[in-house]
Formats: sequence, C-alpha cells, structure tokens
Amino acid sequence: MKQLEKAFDELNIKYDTSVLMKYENYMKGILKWNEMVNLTTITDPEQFITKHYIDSLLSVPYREFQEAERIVDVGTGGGFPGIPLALAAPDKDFILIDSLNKRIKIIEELCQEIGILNVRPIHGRAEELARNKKHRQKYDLCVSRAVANMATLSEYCLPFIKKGGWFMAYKGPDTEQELKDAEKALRILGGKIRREERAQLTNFELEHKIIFIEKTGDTPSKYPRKAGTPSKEPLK
Ligand SMILES: C[S@@+](CC[C@H](N)C(=O)[O-])C[C@H]1O[C@@H](n2cnc3c(N)ncnc32)[C@H](O)[C@@H]1O
Repeated sequence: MKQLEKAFDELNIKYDTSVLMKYENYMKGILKWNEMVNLTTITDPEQFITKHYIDSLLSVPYREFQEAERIVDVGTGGGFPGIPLALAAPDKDFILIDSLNKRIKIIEELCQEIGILNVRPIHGRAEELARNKKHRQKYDLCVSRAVANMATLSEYCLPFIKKGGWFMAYKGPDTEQELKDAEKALRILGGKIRREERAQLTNFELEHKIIFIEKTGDTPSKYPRKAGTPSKEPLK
C-alpha cells in the first residue's frame, strides 16, 4: 500500500490507517471474487493499485469533483472509479450503476463487509435508470471509465447530470477523432467539452486522461433512447 500512500500525498488526499485498510480489504475482496466471477483482468496487487486505485483517483484534485455532493459512476464494473473515489471523499454520496447484477451484488456485499457507507450500488442499464425521475438530472457529477465511445457514453451519462453539473470521462490518450465524432451527440444532449487534463502524478505511469464536459442545458426528454440504441446507433 506504500504506492497508494505516495499517490495520496501527490494528489493531496487526506487518509488514515482505517481508510488504507478499507482500500486493502476491497482489493482483497475483488481479487477473491474474481476467482469465480469475471471482474478484472488485473490480478497483481501492485498493478491493481496503480491501474484501478490511483488511476481512479485522478479526478480528486479538481474543483468539479471537490464541489460535487452527489456523484454517479456509470458502468462501474468492479467499482471503478466509484469505490476509490468514495473512500477518498466519505462526505459525498455515490451511486454506482452497472447492467450486470452479479457485479453490483458483489460491490454491495463488499461495501457492507468493509463499512463503505457512502456508496449505493444499483443494478440497471444507464438508458433505463436515466429515465427514472429519481435519477434524471439529479447528480452534480458523473464519472465513467472504459464503458463506451464518447457519443454513446454521452447518451448514457449526460441525462443523469443537473444543469451546471459536470461529466468527467476517463479516456485513453488518443481521443481526437472520438471527440469529433461526439460533437453532435453532446450538442443534442446538453453538454459542452471544456478541457482535458492529463495525470498530474510524477511517480506513476497512468493510462487515462480526463475529459471535462459541462452540462450546459437540459437533456431533451426523448433521450436516452431505448436500451441498446445508443451503442448500435450513436448520435452522429
Ligand atoms: C469494461 S467494463 C469497465 C468497468 C469499470 N468502469 C472499470 O473501468 O474498470 C464496462 C462496464 O460497463 C457496464 N455497462 C456497459 N454498458 C452499460 C449500460 N448501458 N448501462 C450500465 N452499465 C453498462 C458493463 O456491464 C461493464 O461492467
């Protein structure tokens, strides 16, 4: 866990031994479940800490994260980036969404066992949950990593965000074409790309940068379209 402590220092994240234990126990829990259910291909603990934990924590230093109170992680898989972020910010509320119930049940069980109290895992497709009044335009911030291309992802994520809120999308290094292809989707759904930020860490090699999208307008009620359509026919 020394790597994680180093990253906390670089990212200015406060922590104590009880939080470190929670990170360690969650990793152990995921790796144990991973023997039965496919949750991650990364099984070496050092790699796990860098690629799942530190990579997930990249958004913590930014104002858009710091000011958010209600955060949704769309397509969380084994809980990334949602769980590491929730442990770093216990005063914020996190909803973690995934369409695979097995993954959601595992996250739920681990949160209960470990005492991660600010996370609510929810099973469902983004296209359906975003149409539910309880979730539609109710979040200050949406985060998402490795779920879909930006045009599809915008249709999954923007409907959850309040006007004036933010979407921080974790993306690989080459996004120029992908962002171009998403211009129309973003315009229709009420989002504007404001900037991108690369990892500010000197000691770690991380894959992702963050694309900052502001929710500048309401999402028209016909979006998201029915489950499956945003990925089959991205808005172009
Ligand atoms: C490649 S995994 C990434 C998991 C995690 N975000 C990470 O970075 O490790 C993509 C996840 O998105 C979920 N997913 C894909 N489409 C979805 C949708 N329309 N609604 C909800 N979850 C979805 C999948 O079930 C899967 O768990």
